[in-house]
Amino acid sequence: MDAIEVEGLRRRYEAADGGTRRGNGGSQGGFEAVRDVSFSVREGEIFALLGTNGAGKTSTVEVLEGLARPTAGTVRVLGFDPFTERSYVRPRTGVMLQEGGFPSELTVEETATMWAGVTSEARPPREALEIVGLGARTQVRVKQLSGGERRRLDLALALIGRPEVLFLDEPTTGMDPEGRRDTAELVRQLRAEGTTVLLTTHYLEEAEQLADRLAIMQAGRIVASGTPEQVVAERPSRITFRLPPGTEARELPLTVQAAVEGRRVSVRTHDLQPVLTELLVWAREAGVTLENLQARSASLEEAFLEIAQAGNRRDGEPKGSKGPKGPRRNAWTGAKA
Ligand SMILES: Nc1ncnc2c1ncn2[C@@H]1O[C@H](COP(=O)(O)OP(=O)(O)OP(=O)(O)O)[C@@H](O)[C@H]1O
Repeated sequence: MDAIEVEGLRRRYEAADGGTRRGNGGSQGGFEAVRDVSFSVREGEIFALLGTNGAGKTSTVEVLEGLARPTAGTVRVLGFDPFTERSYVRPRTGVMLQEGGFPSELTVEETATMWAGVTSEARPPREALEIVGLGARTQVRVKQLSGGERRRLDLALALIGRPEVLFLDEPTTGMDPEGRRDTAELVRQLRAEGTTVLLTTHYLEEAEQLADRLAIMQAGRIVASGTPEQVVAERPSRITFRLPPGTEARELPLTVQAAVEGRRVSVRTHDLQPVLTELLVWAREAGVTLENLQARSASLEEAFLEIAQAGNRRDGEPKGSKGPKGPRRNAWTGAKA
């Protein structure tokens, strides 16, 4: 069964919300941040929503969390409408927001205890803190935590209600490599226990390693989706080497479509093995060595950058350009702070 179903989702910020951009997303004024997005997440799956800044990830996830009503389309979490049937959905989901907004004078343990107090069937606060590696920091005030430790606390609070569906909005931002690795391990462990995880992240390597499936958003739309392998497979592989001394680029085999910059040759191809073979046979017959030879499939990062750049060329917008935006949400109320 699908734990999350999104069908034809649209979300428009009206001019009154601060969305004053015209001519981008319709003629009625306001700004359409999510434009006909559809995807589903199976029970027990880790699904990553990727995209450049302002692509519409948070605007989508907020609807799934029941914090905002869709302008059009339907959304179901565990079979319910998260906005109109919030009371059925909320106790079974965990939400880790981009900024917790917790009272910074409280200690870590007091914060977790307070959160457990408003959560049904909560884990013991200490257990949640141990899970995220804050067991030794329980008496520290929230304001004294590092950025990465705060993210761990946010995660502990999201886990306190033993959620069936967990929303993680950029969970590892600000964490050191160890924190990122621990979080990835924890997310895998949660999946093994049957938890469904929807995650947004800017760390593409993390998404590549963690996600069962993913979708890349660009200007409010999904522009690529599938398993990480499927998304990457659509992109060309790359062969690079240095042009051997005494040879010219025009001497390279004709089937090898190469870009040459100085002596550095770069070949992009969807047929890595035959093109590489041809190149190696040519080098052997010419009696030359291809220095610094590297051949590799595209990474998710390369696929992502290519998709983002193509989108920017289409939109005529620089990378990361954003519309007007309200402040981040407050975890206590779920409202824009
Ligand atoms: N309250 C708001 N009023 C008007 N526009 C908004 C509002 N909130 C977000 N937007 C705009 O909607 C678009 C999508 O924003 P959103 O936060 O969903 O993107 P994102 O993909 O989560 O970005 P990031 O990676 O930076 O978190 C952006 O252009 C943003 O400026």
